[in-house]
Amino acid sequence: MPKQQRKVSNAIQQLFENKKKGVAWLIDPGKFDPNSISDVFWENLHGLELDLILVGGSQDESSDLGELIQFIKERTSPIPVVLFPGSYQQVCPEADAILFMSLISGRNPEYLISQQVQASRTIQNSGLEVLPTAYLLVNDGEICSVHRKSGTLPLLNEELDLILDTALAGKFLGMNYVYLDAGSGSSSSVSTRVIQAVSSELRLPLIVGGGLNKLKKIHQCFEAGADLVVIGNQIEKDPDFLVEVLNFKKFYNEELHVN
Ligand SMILES: CC(C)=CCC/C(C)=C/CC/C(C)=C/CC/C(C)=C/COP(=O)(O)OP(=O)(O)O
Ligand SMILES: O=P(O)(O)OC[C@@H](O)CO
Ligand SMILES: [Mg+2]
Repeated sequence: MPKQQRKVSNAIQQLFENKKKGVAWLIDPGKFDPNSISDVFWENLHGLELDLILVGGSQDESSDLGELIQFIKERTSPIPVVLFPGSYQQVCPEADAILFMSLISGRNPEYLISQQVQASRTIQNSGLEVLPTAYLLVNDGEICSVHRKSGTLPLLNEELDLILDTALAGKFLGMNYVYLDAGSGSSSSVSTRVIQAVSSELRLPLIVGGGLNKLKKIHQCFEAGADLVVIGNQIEKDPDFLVEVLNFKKFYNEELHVN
């Protein structure tokens, strides 16, 4: 089926312009166990306004990524499925879109441009919607899988000017989205001070993730200016957490912030 070319960017833009908050469920192909999710869970998801499903992992490519995406789509359509690739080998035409990221918090050319070059032809041939994304690893100095894989250090929450300059450079290079990631399973999230500053200076849709395992942390991200939060690990541990987060988001969007 031909893809709707701007389906995902339009959905994110709508959130951003309407000051509504979004939630993305990150499914890690290396860890996802289809048997851990009941049929009832998939059915209930339809009434809960999940904004996006991200699929990706820092571990190496699983050969049946296409099958996994088909499996997810059969149960969640029309929720967009977006690739969050750890490498060019995770480009998969079954998805709707790809976060076309450059790891600009680091200085490893492999993740600044080389992976992107290796992915481009496949993406061009796939018809995937491309979401040019400035990807910054930001935490309190914790080691995470992206750090291990890319060999780059995270920026520290306290390095506010450097974070802002880096994100601005991404904007000036034409990237349309900023993703501040504390890293999968991180205990120190991106600080609210950083989220606030990036949100107010950049004025681009802002994605925040990494270690968001409590409603309180998600609330803080929303209040600070995140447009879309990404949750992976905590849903792997407890799928009902996604339901809680989506109910909370609905309440936040409808009750607390009536325009
Ligand atoms: C644009 C293309 C094709 C590739 C981009 C390649 C880049 C720049 C990647 C950024 C660096 C990187 C390795 C990101 C990984 C992102 C990711 C999918 C993280 C999720 O990590 P998990 O795999 O959940 O971590 P755990 O292993 O801790 O579960
Ligand atoms: O798995 P968690 O800790 O929720 O992090 C999600 C994502 O931001 C990691 O790249
Ligand atoms: Mg993971």
